[in-house]
Amino acid sequence: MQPVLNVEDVRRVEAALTEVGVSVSELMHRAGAAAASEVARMEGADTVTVLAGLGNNGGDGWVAAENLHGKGFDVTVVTPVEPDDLRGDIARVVAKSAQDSGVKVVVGPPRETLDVLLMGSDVVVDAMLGTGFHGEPRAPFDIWIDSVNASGSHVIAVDVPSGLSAQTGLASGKYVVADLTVTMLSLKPGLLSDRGRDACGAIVVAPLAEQTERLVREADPVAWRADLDDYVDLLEPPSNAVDKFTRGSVLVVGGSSRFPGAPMMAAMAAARAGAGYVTLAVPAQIAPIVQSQMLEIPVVALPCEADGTFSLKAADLVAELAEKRSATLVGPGMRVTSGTVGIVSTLLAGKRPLVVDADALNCISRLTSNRVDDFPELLRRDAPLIMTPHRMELARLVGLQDTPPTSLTSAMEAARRIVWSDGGSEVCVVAKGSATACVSVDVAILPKPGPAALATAGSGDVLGGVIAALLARTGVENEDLPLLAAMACEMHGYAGTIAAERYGSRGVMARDIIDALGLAEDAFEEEVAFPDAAKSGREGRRDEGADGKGDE
Ligand SMILES: NC(=O)C1=CN([C@@H]2O[C@H](COP(=O)(O)OP(=O)(O)OC[C@H]3O[C@@H](n4cnc5c(N)ncnc54)[C@H](OP(=O)(O)O)[C@@H]3O)[C@@H](O)[C@H]2O)[C@@H](O)CC1
Ligand SMILES: Nc1ncnc2c1ncn2[C@@H]1O[C@H](COP(=O)(O)OP(=O)(O)O)[C@@H](O)[C@H]1O
Ligand SMILES: [K+]
Repeated sequence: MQPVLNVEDVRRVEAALTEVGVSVSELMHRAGAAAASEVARMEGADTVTVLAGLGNNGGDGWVAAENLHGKGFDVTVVTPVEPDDLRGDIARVVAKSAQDSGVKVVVGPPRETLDVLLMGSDVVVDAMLGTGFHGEPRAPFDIWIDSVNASGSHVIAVDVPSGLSAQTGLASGKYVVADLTVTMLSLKPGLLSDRGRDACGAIVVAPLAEQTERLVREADPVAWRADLDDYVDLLEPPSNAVDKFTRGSVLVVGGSSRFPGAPMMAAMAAARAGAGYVTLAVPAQIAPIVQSQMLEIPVVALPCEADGTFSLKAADLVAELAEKRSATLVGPGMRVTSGTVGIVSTLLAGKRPLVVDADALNCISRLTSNRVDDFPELLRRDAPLIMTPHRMELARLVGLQDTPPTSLTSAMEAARRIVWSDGGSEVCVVAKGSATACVSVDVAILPKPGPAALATAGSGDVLGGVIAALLARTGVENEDLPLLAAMACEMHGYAGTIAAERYGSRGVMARDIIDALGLAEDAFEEEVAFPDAAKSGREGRRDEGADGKGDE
């Protein structure tokens, strides 16, 4: 797994490095060299333009320029001011050194000149704005960013694509869309989430010093990015000595006359994800229509109200069914009523592994008046509990419904409030979004996100079914729940990729993700078992770049 550090913690590591004798100037030289070596690796590249900003990110760019000039590249640096006029001492020194070495320097060019220069460059190095960036890019960088993105040249971003917040992954104005980002010391959350996924391209981490790995670990990473080989221990060895029950039994509880489809999708997803026996419990009013759609999955009709939602009488029956299953998923399509709130609290009090999704999460919000973190007794149980909120459901759980999390880091903070209030390793919150975090008291794991094709109604129901199936199939320790959930997210993502190949990136519906799950799991397991084969020869489904373009 690769550590992900908040930007303020990266600065602490930088300070710690200076304390062990690696100066900021030395770090800048190594950062520039790291960026230069990525340029030099590009086959056929000859003409390079470096866009340098006014701070240390610009400093890295000047170092890279001098380094590449020394290697024989045709290098031009574009800068808003003369090297002599740079305010930062270290950046000024490296800029003057680059200029003295013979690097061409263009100061504050008009847009047309810049456009011609960038279009004629094999590689553009973006060293305008780094981790010191805040707000919206001001002139001239706003215009330079446009010019970079219009150039069609190969773009390598230094540390972070300019205009992107390395912390939040948000961009309030223009931002560079890079092919590759060389980031210093460690991954940062914004590179892996939200706009970061569009902006970074592949990501290379440059450690810059041998002490970095230790110092980064000591800086308490905010999350860990999972690599394929992290999942090896979770895979079960294939065996023929199984029957449908030993392959895991899943109960799905959900549905209402308004939403009969959601629990059906969750149940089918659980079956496609390898659970041997899936049972679906729905309100009696919709049971006949649901059963007519389900050939393999028995449907249990439970007491319901006239409006087609579960009645309170269903709670004990659900608890009885759940006792006999390896895992239960509750929530898809079931609405928030006194009946469904009763079912959720009865299941929470039970002793079997439980996945709480969709309206069952909203039931918990109702039960706790949007303060689940003030009612940890509700979650206090020994058996695994995996909650799968998207950002709005997460916000409702912790009283942020008026200001829901807008970034991966704020979603992780909200998820942490929940798991820390309980304090036990048996609770895991899967904070879903375009980037997802699987958070427990021990760790936050970031699975590699799937394609945007997953952003389709019902996709979350499918994920709930996959998580329930994996929970039912594999008897993991509580400490491994975040990794198990992350693996489910990755399989969901693989299925999204396969479905997008079949139906087009905009054509995928949740049912297509379900149908692709079995093949997705096989492909995923093969790539975990034989990562080298997946990388060479065959196209791996899990490209390692942030945007799926290359190696991290
Ligand atoms: N961590 C490490 O170990 C290492 C870090 N290193 C490198 O240092 C970088 C961080 O450097 P940094 O702190 O100097 O900040 P940086 O990103 O250059 O930006 C500051 C400049 O941008 C300006 N500016 C800000 N917002 C703006 C806006 N909206 N629009 C326009 N301008 C704006 C700001 O102006 P001000 O706000 O002060 O007016 C100031 O002039 C880091 O990303 C990495 O590349 C390596 O060298 C060594 C190892
Ligand atoms: N842009 C995206 N890229 C990758 N995955 C996404 C994206 N948007 C959503 N997802 C994933 O799709 C699923 C959507 O879940 P959810 O919002 O609960 O959908 P629904 O309620 O319609 O079932 C989550 O697993 C989420 O991580
Ligand atoms: K940059």
